[in-house]
Amino acid sequence: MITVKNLSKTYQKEHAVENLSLSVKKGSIYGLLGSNGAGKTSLLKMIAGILRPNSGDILIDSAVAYENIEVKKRVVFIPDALYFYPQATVKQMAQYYKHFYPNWNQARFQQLEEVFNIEPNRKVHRLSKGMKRQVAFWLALSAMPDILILDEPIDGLDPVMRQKIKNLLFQEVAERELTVLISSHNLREIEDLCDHVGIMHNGKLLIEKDLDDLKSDTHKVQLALADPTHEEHLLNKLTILHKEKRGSITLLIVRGSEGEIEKAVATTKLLIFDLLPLTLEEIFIYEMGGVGYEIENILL
Ligand SMILES: Nc1ncnc2c1ncn2[C@@H]1O[C@H](COP(=O)(O)OP(=O)(O)OP(=O)(O)O)[C@@H](O)[C@H]1O
Repeated sequence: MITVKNLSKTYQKEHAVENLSLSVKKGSIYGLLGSNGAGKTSLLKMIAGILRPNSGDILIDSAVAYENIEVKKRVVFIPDALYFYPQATVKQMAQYYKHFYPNWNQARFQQLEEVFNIEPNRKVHRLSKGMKRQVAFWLALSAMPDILILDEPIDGLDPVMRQKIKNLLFQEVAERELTVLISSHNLREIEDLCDHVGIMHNGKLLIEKDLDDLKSDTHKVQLALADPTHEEHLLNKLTILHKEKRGSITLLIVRGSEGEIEKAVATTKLLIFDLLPLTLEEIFIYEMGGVGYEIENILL
């Protein structure tokens, strides 16, 4: 479990992270979204224990993260700019990992060679960008961490490899309750991977949601009333995030379960009534629109 409380980080005078709190439950996959410069990397580096916060607390289970070697042995961080020892082969990198991570699983490393299909005697610096990222995952998964922190993990991976890595992550989460924290500026990229999503903007966490709750709690409604003078009365019974008029049809984005919405409209005579599914992207646009933020940059 990762617990972040009132965390702040300032570089010179710039607030990269400001009074941010969040928690990631054991065995869950948390997607941290945000536009460029939102503060994601700073937050991940602090959680990984390699960047010192100005104030606030980060606990991995109940241990403080910063420069705590016992915590670092259980946490693997794959940064956006990967680092490997100069001239090291994949096999040599595996040796370094084996010495540092007590749960290193050599059989797993050998088994994953089939998935990544990279010759272990190759020097890492001679591999392509995407292959280097594959090596980073190969090493990370063989280290058997309790917590995996991924900064823009999918960059440079082809679609087949993305799917393979997603499947490996799902498997680790299901089989041994691996906890995963992923940053991205692209909602679609992580939509099918995460069970929780938080959106950062200007160093703050604007919104944090359980994806299943989110999908069952926001709906698109199209309706036309037999008597339009009753519309205002009807709309007052709903929690409306967005409203549009298309001729005689009113299009609404409404918060509430299907049952709650159907109950609210049941006593009004309607000529048209449709409850339509909403994509996650639409949900965020309407939710964030409600608090006045532009989030196009993270919905690429
Ligand atoms: N080493 C540093 N020195 C000074 N300012 C920094 C440093 N690292 C980050 N910042 C600033 O902190 C803010 C947050 O940066 P950060 O890298 O955490 O954002 P991000 O959400 O990861 O962005 P991106 O999606 O572009 O990678 C930015 O305004 C950035 O300019």
